Amino acid sequence: MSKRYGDVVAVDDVGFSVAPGQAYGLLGPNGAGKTTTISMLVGLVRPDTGTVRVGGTDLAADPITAKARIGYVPQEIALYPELTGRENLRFFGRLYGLPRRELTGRIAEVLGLVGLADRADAKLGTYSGGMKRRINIGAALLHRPEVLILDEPTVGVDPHSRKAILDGVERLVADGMALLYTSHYMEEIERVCDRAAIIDHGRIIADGTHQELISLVGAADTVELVLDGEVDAAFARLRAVEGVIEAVRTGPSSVRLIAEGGRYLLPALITAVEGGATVTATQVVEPDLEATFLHLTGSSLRD
Ligand SMILES: Nc1ncnc2c1ncn2[C@@H]1O[C@H](COP(=O)(O)OP(=O)(O)OP(=O)(O)O)[C@@H](O)[C@H]1O
Repeated sequence: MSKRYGDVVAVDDVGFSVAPGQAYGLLGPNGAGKTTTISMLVGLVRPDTGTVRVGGTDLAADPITAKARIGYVPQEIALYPELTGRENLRFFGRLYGLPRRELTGRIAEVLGLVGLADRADAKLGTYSGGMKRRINIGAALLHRPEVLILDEPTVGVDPHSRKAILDGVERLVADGMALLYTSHYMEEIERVCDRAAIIDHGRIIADGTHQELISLVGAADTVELVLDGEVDAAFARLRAVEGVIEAVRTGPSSVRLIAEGGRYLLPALITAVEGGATVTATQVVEPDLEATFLHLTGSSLRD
């Protein structure tokens, strides 16, 4: 789908699908088009081209059915400071039209899920920013959505709440939720998401699993080995291992290798050394998603 604002192409032919029990990440710097993409997915912005399908239902053709399947947590929702956490959730539940009797049980369930059962009856004004964010997430879950969309859910959140959010999200996905997750934090995407798209200037410039994305850097790792035994002969055998691009001696018993996918090559390297020498220490310096991002976009995610 695409969306243009005047001369600005906010979203340029972005497409992906997320299956039940899967988590998909969107990574991109400010202004990349993440919020516009999400706004189209939840029916707040109409795409110029393209369609959104939620569980087989076309959002434009049947918005009520499609939207009922989505739980959306924007960065900010107005909550009522004079009401307790439980009362805030009750308010949102009524807004969604959930029956009163069903709501009491649902509220208890989501409070457990976001780890706030013990603070549910304190006024929201006494909550930390992270606890408020957890109430927002709870509110989006009350109507049992099949798809959960989280926009930067841990920004400005304390470590305790961050852990509660990530744990809760992982449990939801394990129970079959389809999750769309945006974050600046690579380690969260790595932990939570099965696949991710890197989006820049409104376009998906790469997508895939964590390993697929990282391999785009060129996948050359630096591997350092400390050897014991017949080091010269072992060194010669190491140079010949497929995938090794460069090999240098860095000391009487240490070598440094540049290798394609070096972290996956370790078993082969250790085997190559065998018969005369042993490996006594290894260190792999590997690229991460941050490096991939930098490589592809020339910009940092944390600006
Ligand atoms: N309503 C609008 N009118 C005009 N231009 C817009 C509008 N909404 C977004 N844009 C432009 O579209 C581009 C993408 O914006 P968008 O907010 O989707 O990016 P983002 O990746 O969500 O960034 P952020 O993380 O800062 O929210 C930007 O250049 C932005 O200025």
